[in-house]
Amino acid sequence: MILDIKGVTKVFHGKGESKNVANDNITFTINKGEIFGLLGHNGAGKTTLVNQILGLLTPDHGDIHLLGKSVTQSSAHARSLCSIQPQSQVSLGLLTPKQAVTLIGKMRMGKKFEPKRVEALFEALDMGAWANTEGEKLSGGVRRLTAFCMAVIAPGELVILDEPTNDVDPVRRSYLWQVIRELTKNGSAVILVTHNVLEAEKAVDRVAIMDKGKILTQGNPSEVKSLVEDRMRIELSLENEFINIEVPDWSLSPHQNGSRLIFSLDPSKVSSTIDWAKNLTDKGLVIDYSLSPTTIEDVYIELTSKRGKFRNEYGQPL
Ligand SMILES: Nc1ncnc2c1ncn2[C@@H]1O[C@H](COP(=O)(O)OP(=O)(O)OP(=O)(O)O)[C@@H](O)[C@H]1O
Repeated sequence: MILDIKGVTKVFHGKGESKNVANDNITFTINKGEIFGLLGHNGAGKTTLVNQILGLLTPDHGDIHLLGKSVTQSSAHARSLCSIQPQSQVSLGLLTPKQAVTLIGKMRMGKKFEPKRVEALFEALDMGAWANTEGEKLSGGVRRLTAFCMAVIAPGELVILDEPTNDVDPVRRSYLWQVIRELTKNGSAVILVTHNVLEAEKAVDRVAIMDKGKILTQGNPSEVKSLVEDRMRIELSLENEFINIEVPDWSLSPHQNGSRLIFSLDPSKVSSTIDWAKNLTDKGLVIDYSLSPTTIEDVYIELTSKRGKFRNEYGQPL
């Protein structure tokens, strides 16, 4: 086991009596070679937890062990074992991607650092064309890829990636996932912090869904999806995002994200739902639609919007 988090609680105190429980009794472990997804809305408490793993914040209760040693007792130990790609864009100034990544590689590995690793990484991500471009002239996506390379050029035992694919084009996203999988084959564990549940579902070995400081559920993708195992989902692409469609009364947890309208349904309602969607398509309000088994995104939305309908792995209501 690389990371062991037990009962971690972190409270921020505001003015007077006000307080904000950013992490509430968080417990989970991460093993060597695992990709662990930490999913949650804005303000769920993900960054607070990451900062405690890195020893930048101290838990009020509980403890975090990295390779058996307490982070609260030695934050230097934590920083030597972890590499991180922060959520915010790194400021490269006049440094080129090649210079920035080489610098980090030398800082972490000293004389053992092989410059060929930078070339190989840039090739794997198809970003060689920008290797020698000054940081200020790079697009947001290439800057994000550079920050990713800085995190993985000399990976720690635990690599923490906070929204690594933001601003990155779909082709390079897929290259990036391949590089992440390679890291785990070489023994590192990865924490992927993200709001992008659909993307995470394809990449992670295990996942935890956080909301308001608590972990609502955790497990491998099929365990998490089994919370809604007898459901289907429909996703419709609306003609534009301003169309307001009345969903059928059998729809469960309907939600619209731009021009995507999604809801879950009982399998007995599949044929009525297809008729309903076809009618909207004939009217030109819907461009296309697809029916599929539920995804982690559905579980995430239902857990974080309406509690009480789901049961945990022990059959208890959440
Ligand atoms: N230094 C701080 N002082 C006071 N409150 C804080 C501090 N840092 C975070 N918080 C609060 O703690 C809660 C959790 O914040 P956190 O940044 O951990 O969430 P998050 O899940 O990382 O969000 P996002 O996805 O937007 O980055 C929020 O309510 C936030 O306002």
